[in-house]
Amino acid sequence: MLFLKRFYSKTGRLAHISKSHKPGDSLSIQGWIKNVRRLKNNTFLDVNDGSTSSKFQVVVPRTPENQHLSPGSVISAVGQIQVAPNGSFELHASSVKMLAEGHLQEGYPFSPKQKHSPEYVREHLHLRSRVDFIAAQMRVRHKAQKAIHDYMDELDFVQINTPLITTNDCEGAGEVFRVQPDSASLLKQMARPSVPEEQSYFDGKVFLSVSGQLHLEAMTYGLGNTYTLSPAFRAENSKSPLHLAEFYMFEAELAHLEELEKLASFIEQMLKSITNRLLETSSEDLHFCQENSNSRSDLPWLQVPWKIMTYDEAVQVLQENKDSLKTPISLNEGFSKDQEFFLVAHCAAPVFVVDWPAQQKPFYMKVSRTNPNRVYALDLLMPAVGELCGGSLRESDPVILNSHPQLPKDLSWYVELRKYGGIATGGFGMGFERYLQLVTGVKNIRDVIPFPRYPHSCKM
Ligand SMILES: NC(=O)C[C@H](N)C(=O)O
Repeated sequence: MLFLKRFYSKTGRLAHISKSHKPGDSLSIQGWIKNVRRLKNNTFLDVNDGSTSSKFQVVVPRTPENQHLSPGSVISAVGQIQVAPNGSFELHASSVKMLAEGHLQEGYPFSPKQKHSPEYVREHLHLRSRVDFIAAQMRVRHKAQKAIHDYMDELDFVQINTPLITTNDCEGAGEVFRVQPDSASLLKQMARPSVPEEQSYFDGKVFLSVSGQLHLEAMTYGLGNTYTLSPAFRAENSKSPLHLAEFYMFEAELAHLEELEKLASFIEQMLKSITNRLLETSSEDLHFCQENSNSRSDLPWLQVPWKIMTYDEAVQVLQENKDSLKTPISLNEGFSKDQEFFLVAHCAAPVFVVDWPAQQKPFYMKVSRTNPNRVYALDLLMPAVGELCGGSLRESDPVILNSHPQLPKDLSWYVELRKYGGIATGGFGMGFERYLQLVTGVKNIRDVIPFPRYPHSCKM
């Protein structure tokens, strides 16, 4: 075991060489050749192994055996680290082995030196990890997940793997995908007289989860604070650059939470903290993504206190400025994107809109005891993406919950949670890809998830 570890660590990942090595060290690396320059005595290779957005230079003697090294090929190289004239480390290779040919002339869609549009790159999903900005995005995505898990762990939240197959439509918006076996013979074999045949696997209709919230609540009633970072699915016919049919949602449920302001403050601190962690671990990749999407890199919302305004105040601001808005204000549904952006610009900071009309929000939200037309709900509006988080205090009174006209019939278990040692809880959900768009400046949500699913497209 020890021997294996030492052997493995001999091949360095390019991202760590400058931190873990010094000039004169011998080193073995592996990677894809991104560019080749042949000078009189030496050939200079730009090599990348997927661990960083910078290229690493490998210098090899210009010999007939090295003549076949070309962009796209995979090599392993062994040699000594030296300092290049520009001050960065480079590898002077004593031996270079070709591990695989690139075959770039035979239909490879990307040219190593050209910058391709995200739309074009997206047409070749299976190959796009070789494109620098996608690789950078994926590393940021990984580090952002780690930052969330570390942060929540430090605060003693318990991570719950909420189910992806469920009987409930938490949001009650009818945006669920149905799940059933594809095999007709299996359905027939499992059929029962009282159950429609297509439902015979689970003895009822089941869906892909739109939110893990209700399951988190069930766990919070025994464990205290919980969270999940899980896939969620929405069957919406939206082509917008901010929507996906399959996305990841970071959801937390806080025990003994009585005030909406405390939830807003939790979200603000959490977002600032995980973003600062990300700036520490991934600044090179973040800047690479921001530059690639022509976005600003200073994230000014990290430095300012965020605002809170009530729904009524927000509507008033919009009404006073209706001539500057692209869409009319509707009191029956939430704000449009341009209205959300207007409110953020008006506040010159991210803003929590709180105290929403009950009829616009789902059954589980706590009704105001002074105004039954309002619920203790919040939407967090951010620059560039608009709504990033939605959350609420949960209705903890079983009598009020039971009398809600939209309470789904099969949620008696949810009401029962309140009966046996019920507590006050509240929580939120954050679209994880929208968060990535916010910090990297990437315009289309399809480019911050490895394999995007959206209307008319489920490739691979
Ligand atoms: N956990 C949450 O509060 C998120 C909420 N259920 C939503 O999907 O918006």
